[in-house]
Amino acid sequence: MHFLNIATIFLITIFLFYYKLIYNFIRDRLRIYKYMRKFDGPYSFPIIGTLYMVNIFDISKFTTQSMELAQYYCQKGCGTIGLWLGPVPLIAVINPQHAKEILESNEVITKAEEYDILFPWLGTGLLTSTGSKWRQRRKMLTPAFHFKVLNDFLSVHDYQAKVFLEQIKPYADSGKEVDLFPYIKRLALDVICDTSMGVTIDAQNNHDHQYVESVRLLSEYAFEWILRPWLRLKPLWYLTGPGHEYDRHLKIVTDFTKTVIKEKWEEFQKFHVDPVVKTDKRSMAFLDLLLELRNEGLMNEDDIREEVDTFMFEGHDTTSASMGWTLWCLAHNPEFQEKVIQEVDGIFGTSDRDCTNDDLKQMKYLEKCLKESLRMYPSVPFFGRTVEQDVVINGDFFPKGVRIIVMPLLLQRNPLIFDNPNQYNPENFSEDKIGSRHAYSDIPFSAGPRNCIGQKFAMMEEKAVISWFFRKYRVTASQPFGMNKILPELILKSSLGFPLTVHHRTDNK
Ligand code: HEM
Repeated sequence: MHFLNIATIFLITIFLFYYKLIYNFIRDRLRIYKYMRKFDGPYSFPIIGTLYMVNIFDISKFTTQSMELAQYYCQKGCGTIGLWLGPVPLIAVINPQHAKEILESNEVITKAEEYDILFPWLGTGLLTSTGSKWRQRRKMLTPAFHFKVLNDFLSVHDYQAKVFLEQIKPYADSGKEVDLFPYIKRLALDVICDTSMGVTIDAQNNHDHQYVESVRLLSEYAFEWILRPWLRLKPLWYLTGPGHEYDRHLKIVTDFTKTVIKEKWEEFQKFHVDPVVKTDKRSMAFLDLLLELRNEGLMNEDDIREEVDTFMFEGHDTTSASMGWTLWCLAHNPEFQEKVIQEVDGIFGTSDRDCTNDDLKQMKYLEKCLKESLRMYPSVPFFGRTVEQDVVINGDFFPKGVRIIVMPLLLQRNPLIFDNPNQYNPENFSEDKIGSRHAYSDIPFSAGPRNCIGQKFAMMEEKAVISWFFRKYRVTASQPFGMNKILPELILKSSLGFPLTVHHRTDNK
């Protein structure tokens, strides 16, 4: 009895303290609920919403169930699905025209609150910022991806690709199966450090590099936070979730980038002698550009840190997933692999010369293969926006407070657009196929004002690395294609990694 009295007093106190907040929350949810009912979607229960449709404790099952659900609504011809992640209202976009209207809209450029978990890590860098800060940053950073800068990076892609070939040579000699994913990740990390930061960390020869593992875990924990809404309450995040581990790995990652920046800033101050001559920003690598902006008083130390962390993360995790999936798909489709090899031989013959930009342009078939694996396995499986003010897009009314989630993973497997969407077929990217479908049918790099700033960089890196790979090796897989399940964390992962057998090529001597 005594206990009940205390509990009642406690609850009443909480209510009195937070009644305004609770009142506003319920009022806003009821309003959103009214409009959400107009969208197609499964029945939603109070509190749990539509979570009963999926298993949020098993990511693999969650993915299969979400994909089946999406295919069901695609087949019905729906463009969007209204969902409730517990109390969180989501509108999933699954058709190209809706994606186009949303991504091209200048009214919904603010990222969804699901990105909040990234703030301690990426701050409000280019990926997570909004409004005038985002516009200003995008303008300032765009020169770092000018073709003049990208062309200079080709020698780095070449060099790191050759280190990668050396790393996997022992497996090619032994014929043993190896999970190529950690090798590809270290390669991609070395590439982004060398190109954008101008720093060599040699992760490929230093397998215990803690940064790679910590980024992997941060991305995994962040996805857990997104998927399980109760973890958004701090006490539950720390008591029942991976809160402490998240903080520990966050420190490892940010300490690493802080050290890189400090060293480069010291170097910059030592050698930067001519402030009178205006440097051409279109020929500066990323970190050099940031340091120049700091020197001009346009950025401070924290601004640089958040951009460096953003680019280090976006710049290596995305490309490594994409290259891994491409090798996995080609290992299971030897006829497509042979076509890539023929193309590569046609360009390089038996020579070991480095790649040129012209070579990259000639890799048309490889490009189709890369695009097809990004269609089936988009490195960024979903991205979201928050509706900050009521808005009408494509005739649909989106009330303030809902999250719009664009899902390349589901949209790019729409059976009304792609025949056999779950089958790997590079011919989906032949000119006539591309010409015959909506331009937003495949959007792995997003589109519109907030599209991926690193798209060209990524394609250059992937073409250089994969073409080097097939100059020397072939690849086969012993485990069935479908056994490697999709794990849609922040960046799309594979349940098995990429276990492949690498064979020396003997036909190109
Ligand atoms: C296969 C490789 C890649 C894929 C599939 C990819 C995909 C994407 C997607 C879908 C977005 C939009 C995300 C959103 O709206 O939340 C994005 C944004 C971004 N990407 Fe990439 N990306 C790749 C490689 C890269 C690389 C190599 C870099 C840097 C060197 C990079 C840097 C960024 C940045 C900074 C943004 C934020 C842009 C903005 O909001 O203005 N990405 N990327």
